Amino acid sequence: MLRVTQLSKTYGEGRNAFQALADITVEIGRNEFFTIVGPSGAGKTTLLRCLAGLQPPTSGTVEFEGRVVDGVPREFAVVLQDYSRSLFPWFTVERNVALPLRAAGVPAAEARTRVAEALEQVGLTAAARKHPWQLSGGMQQRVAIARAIAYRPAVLIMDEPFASVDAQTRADLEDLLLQIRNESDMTLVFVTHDVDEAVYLSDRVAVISKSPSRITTIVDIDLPPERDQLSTKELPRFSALRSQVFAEIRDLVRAPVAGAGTTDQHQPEYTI
Ligand SMILES: Nc1ncnc2c1ncn2[C@@H]1O[C@H](COP(=O)(O)OP(=O)(O)OP(=O)(O)O)[C@@H](O)[C@H]1O
Repeated sequence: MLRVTQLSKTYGEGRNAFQALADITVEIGRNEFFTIVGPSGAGKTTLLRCLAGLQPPTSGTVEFEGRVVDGVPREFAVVLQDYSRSLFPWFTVERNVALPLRAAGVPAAEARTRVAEALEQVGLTAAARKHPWQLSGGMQQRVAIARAIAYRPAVLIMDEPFASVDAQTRADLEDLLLQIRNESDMTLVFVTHDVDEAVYLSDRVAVISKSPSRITTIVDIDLPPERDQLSTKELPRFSALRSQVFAEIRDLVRAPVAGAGTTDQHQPEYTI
């Protein structure tokens, strides 16, 4: 469904040029839950933005169902890290969630139903008539998630969408994504810093290196398809996969930075 071919991204020019991504090639299938993990600053957001058509690659291509992506396809929804900037402060929560539906020409009655359902799914029914600035950061993030869910995209791209919600809400939202994925043929491309979350949610986890970023490993998550927050995480196979992904990232964080000529003692710690 999504094909990335020899994708590279360089920011700036000349002496200020910085190559963030190098030669990324990967295919992501329909209905797949594909997660990208890697050290801080590796280029995960850059890769997602290129995948989503939010910024052009310097070279290489992204294709969606055989068409080159050169802007955000209407079949995509994107939930960025900076969720608060994606909400319109002068519109109510329900209006914010309804906006893409109205733009896509969904009839008003159906749009109202979808908005109400999505707000219920993220636990925000009571906040429907509030404005984003009246909500906490975690609630605003859930509004952005509700908007994406209500849109029912073919491809949902999410950049650390649960970073500022509490643990129980995070678990509930993770399960909501799995449920939606199982009930539709939605494809999910997801970035997280949380290795447990990556293993729990995904069909495959891609580990990317930094400076410049390449896919170093893709781990097949061969857990039973029905996931459960308690029983899945108690499986010996879950622990083995978690350790494998964690070790891959730890090795990257400890490895010398390419081109630096010396081991960088001040690499950021990777936390789980
Ligand atoms: N607009 C930009 N101009 C110049 N450099 C940029 C720009 N955006 C990102 N970078 C650089 O590209 C590299 C990758 O950044 P990116 O945000 O994609 O990493 P990340 O893996 O998502 O980081 P984090 O895990 O901290 O969210 C970083 O070194 C960053 O400084």
